[in-house]
Amino acid sequence: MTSYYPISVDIGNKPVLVVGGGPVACRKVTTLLEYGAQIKVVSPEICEELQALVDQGYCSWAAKSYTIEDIQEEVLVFSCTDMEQVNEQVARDARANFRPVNVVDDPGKCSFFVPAVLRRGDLTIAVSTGGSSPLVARQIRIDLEKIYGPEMKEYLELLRFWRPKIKSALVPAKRIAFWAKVTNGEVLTLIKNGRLPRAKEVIETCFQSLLD
Ligand SMILES: C[C@@]1(CC(=O)O)c2cc3[nH]c(cc4nc(cc5[nH]c(cc(n2)[C@H]1CCC(=O)O)[C@@](C)(CC(=O)O)[C@@H]5CCC(=O)O)C(CC(=O)O)=C4CCC(=O)O)c(CCC(=O)O)c3CC(=O)O
Ligand SMILES: NC(=O)C1=CN([C@@H]2O[C@H](COP(=O)(O)OP(=O)(O)OC[C@H]3O[C@@H](n4cnc5c(N)ncnc54)[C@H](O)[C@@H]3O)[C@@H](O)[C@H]2O)C=CC1
Repeated sequence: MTSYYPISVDIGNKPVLVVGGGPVACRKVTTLLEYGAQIKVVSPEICEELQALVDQGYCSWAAKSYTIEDIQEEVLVFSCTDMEQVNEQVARDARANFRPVNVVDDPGKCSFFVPAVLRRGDLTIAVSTGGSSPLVARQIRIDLEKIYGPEMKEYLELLRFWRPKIKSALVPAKRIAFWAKVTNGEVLTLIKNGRLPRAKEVIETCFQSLLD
């Protein structure tokens, strides 16, 4: 069994091809749009939700059956049709063109999978079962949503703000002490309870106590 290497890829303003226009294609397109991809959908017909995205100019649509010429400079290719032969053809063409390809009806034909994703500001948690059970990936994502709530966004924004400051103001041993203190749960709990100003105070006090 192949194991897949997880990475985070920048697809902002990059061309992505989606073959097929049903609900599954639409789910992939919706996620891809969140990351700023330039999407071309190729499909004789598309569902209402995708039509709305096309009408609003979020992606383009070529109303035709897939042919090899549809693969141009795309950084990712998704084959989302209900036709096994078409999906197989897209997979073969994409691989021949060295394009990473995702085939929705057959994990064995994918060179990459789409994980179930939880985002909280700068935090991204991606869950993959390597094709064994997308439903379990989804359930784990839902479980994680309960553990990592919206407070993670403000929490990470705060830590991001302090990072360069700590790097330049404290020696390594004190940096470790600083990060241990501000990530020990107290600051996060304060933010969770709507007490952001107090959380900021705790961090400031910790910083002051470590200055020479
Ligand atoms: C291999 C993979 C390829 C790929 O698409 O990348 C793939 C393949 C297949 N999915 C199928 C079915 C379903 N997929 C979902 C949902 C998701 N599927 C996603 C990913 C992946 N699906 C990749 C593996 C990821 C991994 O294993 O970790 C998620 C995580 C991401 C996303 O698509 O955005 C998203 C959840 C997002 C979220 O909620 O967070 C649901 C549930 C639902 O729709 O509610 C069902 C119905 C229930 C069921 O059947 O389990 C079928 C059978 C089709 C049939 O029987 O006709 C195949 C084909 C096969 O397995 O043969
Ligand atoms: N990977 C995943 O997450 C999941 C995958 N699936 C699989 O995904 C497949 C697609 O699911 P749905 O979107 O519900 O199917 P659907 O039947 O609603 O849509 C299929 C789309 O493919 C298009 N199409 C057909 N022939 C084409 C061609 N030659 N060129 C370009 N486009 C073509 C159709 O016009 C239609 O828009 C299903 O067959 C199922 O096996 C189902 C659920 C989840």
